[in-house]
Amino acid sequence: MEENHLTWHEGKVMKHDREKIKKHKGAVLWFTGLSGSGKSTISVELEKVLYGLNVHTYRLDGDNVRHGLNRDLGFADQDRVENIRRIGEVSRLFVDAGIVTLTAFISPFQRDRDMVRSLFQDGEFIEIYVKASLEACEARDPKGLYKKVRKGEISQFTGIDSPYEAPASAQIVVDTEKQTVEEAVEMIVGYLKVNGYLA
Ligand SMILES: Nc1ncnc2c1ncn2[C@@H]1O[C@H](COP(=O)(O)OS(=O)(=O)O)[C@@H](OP(=O)(O)O)[C@H]1O
Ligand SMILES: Nc1ncnc2c1ncn2[C@@H]1O[C@H](COP(=O)(O)OP(=O)(O)O)[C@@H](O)[C@H]1O
Repeated sequence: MEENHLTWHEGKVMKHDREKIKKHKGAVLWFTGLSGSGKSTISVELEKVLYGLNVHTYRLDGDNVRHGLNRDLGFADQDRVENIRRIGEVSRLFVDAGIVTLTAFISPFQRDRDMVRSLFQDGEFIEIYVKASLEACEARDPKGLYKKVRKGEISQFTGIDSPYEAPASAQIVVDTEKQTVEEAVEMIVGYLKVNGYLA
């Protein structure tokens, strides 16, 4: 491979300095689950609660990523791999800024989620599996996408004709067929408190 002639320029203000100002650690809360499982709904409500606790957050989801940075990507496996790679790198920058970053992407492949985890220091990557059966997601169909899939208008749809690999060892599992949004949020906030993420 050709040498790239790049030099890392070390700053004088470090992540722990930024965290000191914010009075909490940076981390990524990585939501994964089928379309309609509840990733967006829970992350939006969680962010509101964290804001109330004076936590500096930022949420990455389809609206600000697939419409902008990743507008060139579709839903073929390789596009999903690249989607998650870029989101992982962006999340790393946000966490380096000391921000509690919430990501809400299907992120269907275990290997890609593991790769993203490897970008972070121990404890900075918190994987949250938003669990709901395909049947439940299809019954909810909040955007009418499953209906379109069944009519043959969308292909390569996760859970139908594109795979979803459920996490083997997520830090948190919320079951949205059994837990309400409020219960899921409470569970995640509880995890953050018990594990020292919040001041
Ligand atoms: N083919 C196909 N498969 C899955 N999802 C589809 C597809 N086409 C469009 N959509 C809409 O795009 C959202 C998923 O984008 P992601 O970036 O989260 O997907 S991935 O992580 O790259 O797999 C997903 O959003 P959520 O419903 O919030 O999960 C859908 O609204
Ligand atoms: N316990 C629950 N947790 C999260 N969402 C739920 C729950 N019960 C029902 N829903 C509904 O399911 C849908 C989930 O959609 P959304 O949050 O967009 O999912 P995703 O981001 O995973 O595609 C919403 O219409 C939401 O109101």
